[in-house]
Amino acid sequence: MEEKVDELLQSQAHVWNHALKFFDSMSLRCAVELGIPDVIHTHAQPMSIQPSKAQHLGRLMRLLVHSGFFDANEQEDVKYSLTPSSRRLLRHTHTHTRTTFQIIPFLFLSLDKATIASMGALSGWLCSSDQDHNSSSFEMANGKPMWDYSAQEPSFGNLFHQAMVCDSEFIGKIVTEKCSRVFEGLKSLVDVGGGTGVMANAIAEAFPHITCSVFDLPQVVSNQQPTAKNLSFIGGDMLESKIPPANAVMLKWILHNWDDEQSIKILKKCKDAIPSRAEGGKLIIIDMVLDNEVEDRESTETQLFFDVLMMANLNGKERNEREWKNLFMEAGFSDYTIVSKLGLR
Ligand SMILES: C[S@@+](CC[C@H](N)C(=O)[O-])C[C@H]1O[C@@H](n2cnc3c(N)ncnc32)[C@H](O)[C@@H]1O
Ligand SMILES: C/C=C/c1ccc(O)c(OC)c1
Repeated sequence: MEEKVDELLQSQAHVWNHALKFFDSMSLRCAVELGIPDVIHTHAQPMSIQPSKAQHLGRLMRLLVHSGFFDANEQEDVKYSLTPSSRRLLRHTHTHTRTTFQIIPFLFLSLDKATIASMGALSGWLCSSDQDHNSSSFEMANGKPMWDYSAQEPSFGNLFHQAMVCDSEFIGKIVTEKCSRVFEGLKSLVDVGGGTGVMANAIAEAFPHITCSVFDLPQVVSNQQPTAKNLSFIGGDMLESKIPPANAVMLKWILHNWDDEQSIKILKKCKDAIPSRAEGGKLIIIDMVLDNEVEDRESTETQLFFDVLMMANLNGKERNEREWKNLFMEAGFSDYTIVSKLGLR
């Protein structure tokens, strides 16, 4: 009986923890909305918090200190300091010494009402009978597929593209500095689903002899201006149009948006765009590999969060090595190499 009670209390606490887990997310969003990381960084006054409510801020901070976003120095005059995680949540991204790559748009995108509604509709979507592989929980909740919603609702669309821009600024720097061998011998590269072109621009600037192009939906690329002379934009649909030929195709954060059938279709089109391997053809994919060299519990959990996010928003998925290999073989590729240099991807 004693043991049983302990177990019941433990499971109650576990359910409570998960019932309230989104308070972790929402309190972080609240702190960033208030600009608290900037206030701590610049020692400025917090903006327009009602004096009568200032006392409550300490409680929000206590939770965020517990989650590792701030350090509390009880003895000192300056009570809080930033941690590496909250340094990524500063609105102005240049510190004195180096650029801090921002993650604020991803935080706001993940907690946007459309994303929350999409997750809220998941059980209904799973029980709904339609067989269309383009349907998603996101569409059920928000009335249109995510790409249309992104094009038509600027509040969501801007966050989406900003989130991708921030990530590509960061990953672009790592890839061009630490993975430069990948680009050896290439004369041209097309970044399929390359969005606003930040990744392609990083490659174009680091390797001026590579002619780079960005291939994305017409509504995404139509008002983009090339930022380097070896960079251009091409509008099209990666499932319908021919992908422009190049020595190499890049797919960064693309295939996790699509189910297996559509991913194979995209991969076949990419294969048609590049020469054979003997002639220097190459497909470069930046995405997660589940169960691959992930050491800690939090990283595994993060990958699983992404998987469910992709399921809800796009009917996409994160894949383990076996599932990736299956896609490659189905699309007619004969070999692949996995390089783990980008954290969870
Ligand atoms: C998750 S974002 C990744 C953007 C970029 N590769 C990056 O990592 O920053 C996916 C991109 O695919 C584009 N996309 C979606 N459907 C597409 C289609 N049918 N044809 C071409 N691009 C598409 C979107 O506009 C978006 O820019
Ligand atoms: C709410 C977030 C949506 C989202 C959609 C497509 C992606 O590829 C993605 O990558 C991180 C995030």
